[in-house]
Amino acid sequence: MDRIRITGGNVLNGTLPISGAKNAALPLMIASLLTDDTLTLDNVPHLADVESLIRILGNHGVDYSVNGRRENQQKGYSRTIHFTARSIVDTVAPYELVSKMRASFWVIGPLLARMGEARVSLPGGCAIGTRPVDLFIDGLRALGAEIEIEQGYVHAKAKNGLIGNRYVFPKVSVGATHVLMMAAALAKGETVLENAAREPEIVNLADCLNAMGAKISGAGTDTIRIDGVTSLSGARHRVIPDRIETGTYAMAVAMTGGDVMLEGAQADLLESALGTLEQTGAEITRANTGIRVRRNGGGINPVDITTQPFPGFPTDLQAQFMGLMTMARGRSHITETIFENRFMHVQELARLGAKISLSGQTAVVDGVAQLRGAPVMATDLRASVSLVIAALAAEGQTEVNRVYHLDRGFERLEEKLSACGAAVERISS
Ligand SMILES: CC(=O)N[C@H]1[C@@H](OP(=O)(O)OP(=O)(O)OC[C@H]2O[C@@H](n3ccc(=O)[nH]c3=O)[C@H](O)[C@@H]2O)O[C@H](CO)[C@@H](O)[C@@H]1O
Ligand SMILES: C=C(OP(=O)(O)O)C(=O)O
Repeated sequence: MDRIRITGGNVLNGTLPISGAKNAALPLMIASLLTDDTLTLDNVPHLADVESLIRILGNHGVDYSVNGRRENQQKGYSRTIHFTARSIVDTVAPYELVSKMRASFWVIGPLLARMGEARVSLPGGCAIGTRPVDLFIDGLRALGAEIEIEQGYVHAKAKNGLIGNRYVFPKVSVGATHVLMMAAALAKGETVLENAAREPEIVNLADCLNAMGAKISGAGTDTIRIDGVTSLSGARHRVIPDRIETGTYAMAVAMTGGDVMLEGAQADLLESALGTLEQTGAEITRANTGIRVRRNGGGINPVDITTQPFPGFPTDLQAQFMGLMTMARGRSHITETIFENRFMHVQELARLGAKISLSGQTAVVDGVAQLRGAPVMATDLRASVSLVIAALAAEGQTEVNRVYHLDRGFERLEEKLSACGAAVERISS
């Protein structure tokens, strides 16, 4: 199992390219199931989750090629991938494949809409809470699907097709909004989704579906209207830059000090996090080509945050922000409202000398003057990178174990950080 070894203390300087967003690429890839034509996606990040989804889609009959060729080039870099689901050969998504990744459950929407049936294993993903699928089931039922759960599988049927309807989400869900938008795109008549997720990844998917011939308006607001069409065509579409990767490296620079241009980053995708970083004392410059982050001297101010759906502070940056706060000049409060068990990084950060106590859904962080390197364990994707941020500023050496979590969502992390002056290496074993 690979490990990442970091020797802390170096400031970060230079240019760091931001990859395509994992959480945008995955639903876009799944949208390829909606058409027998080719969907070409540009800027697809080279990540373990993308590779897993390629295998899952292949099981349903989706053929793919990378830059017109089978994949064997430019390992580790964002790519253009062509996906073609000429015919769906299997409407079952098995446990062995779906249990690894939450987003793979989302194939249920397109399979049901196109084939009138889907049998999809209950999903896996980061162990950050119970993560039920009740909203998907209620929403698809509202579109006329018959759904049963048997032996760990959700079995959905709509033999005569889905029918548009109004559905009000009782709680904001990114995944359920993606799925209902895809399903409703091929339903008969109009669907109105209220209290829908407003995340940029929803807008990216809606734009792609519209390029494929769907009639969707309102994505990015809490009310999305979808006029169903009988079929969708192929299209070419670009994955947006990864706002979580952007925020992560911005926090790394705020932690170590230095001056880094996050090339290709888009500020409007993470204004809430950037505003918070400015309050900590980091200087943020929004440019057309990216975001410049600087902290030259001066300590880190403690800032309280509460995670919220977009446009609020993202839960996917909570762990990284906690990493930064471990060395703030005072006390901060970090409240997690999206997932009930997303504090697994607390005990690992403590190994580096962080002082954090938990009170319900709030972590109270008392900044320390210096962290010290230690062996730590990655527990989930974002938790693992919070350890990297802390280790970059810790005195001495830190080894982060179980980096397969990191590889799910961060493209060439050690290469990108090393190019900016960090002492980071991967130890393969
Ligand atoms: C692949 C991907 O894009 N993952 C992101 C997506 O996850 P994901 O789409 O799984 O997250 P959701 O927005 O659905 O979850 C939000 C909350 O709703 C709950 N819920 C969700 C569905 C449901 O049927 N019932 C229910 O109760 C969840 O348990 C959670 O408490 O959005 C999360 C919230 O921004 C991010 O942290 C994840 O990185
Ligand atoms: C929680 C995440 O991923 P997933 O939803 O796939 O578990 C994430 O991207 O931070």
